[in-house]
Amino acid sequence: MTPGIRPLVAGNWKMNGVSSALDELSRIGQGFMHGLDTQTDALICVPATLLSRACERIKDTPVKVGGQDCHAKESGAHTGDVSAEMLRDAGAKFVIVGHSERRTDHGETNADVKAKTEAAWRAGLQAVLCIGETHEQRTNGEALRVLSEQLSGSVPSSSTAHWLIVAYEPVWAIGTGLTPSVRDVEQAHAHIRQELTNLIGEEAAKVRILYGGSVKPSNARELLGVQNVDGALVGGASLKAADFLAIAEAYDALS
Ligand SMILES: O=C[C@H](O)COP(=O)(O)O
Repeated sequence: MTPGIRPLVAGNWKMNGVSSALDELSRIGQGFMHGLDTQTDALICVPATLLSRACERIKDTPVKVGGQDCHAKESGAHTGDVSAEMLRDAGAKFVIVGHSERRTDHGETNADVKAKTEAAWRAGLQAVLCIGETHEQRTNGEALRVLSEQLSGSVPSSSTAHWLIVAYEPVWAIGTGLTPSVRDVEQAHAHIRQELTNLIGEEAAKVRILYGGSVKPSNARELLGVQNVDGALVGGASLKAADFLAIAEAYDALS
């Protein structure tokens, strides 16, 4: 955590969830309404098909709803794509950009991610910009260099702490049950903070830097207690209200 920064615990449902999943979302909303001490902000990024109904379900709770990707353009002949404006129209307040699954499955480059980040802001959405090294890059000692490259290629120079959130997600930790050591997380997050400072100056001190990759109730306290870790981006464990709330509780306990 970083003194003065309000943490964010964000869920990414990925390509999971039909109407019945909204009951789980309601439980998350209720948990933040009644159970938790809520020293943290909460966000769930649902599939685009659920956005409107998700917003309706948790409109009276502190939990925000976001999208998982957006097209860089506002509208046009891009079959199957969704613009940031469409996400906002459906009720989103945030959008994930540059997730490694987008980079791998759709060949998204750092330049694409930068354009999507700017598209998010154009629509009034806060961007959760994901970066992270592969297992091979870490093994070859290239992790920090890769993070620098991703940041310099994708973070707009006009970024502010309100509009930009960075998520460090080692690709090899996503959905695998593997996590980096506390020391490696600390080193990566300190490096990201420094690189952000080089790119956007003093504003970097206030940018939230989330950790993502196999965050569970059992490891949340250890991972989220690391310096410069200002929250989590949670995949699998965000699909179960009890697990997501337990992760948020772990952060509350640290605050
Ligand atoms: O966006 C979320 C991440 O990819 C982490 O997913 P995971 O918690 O299932 O490892």
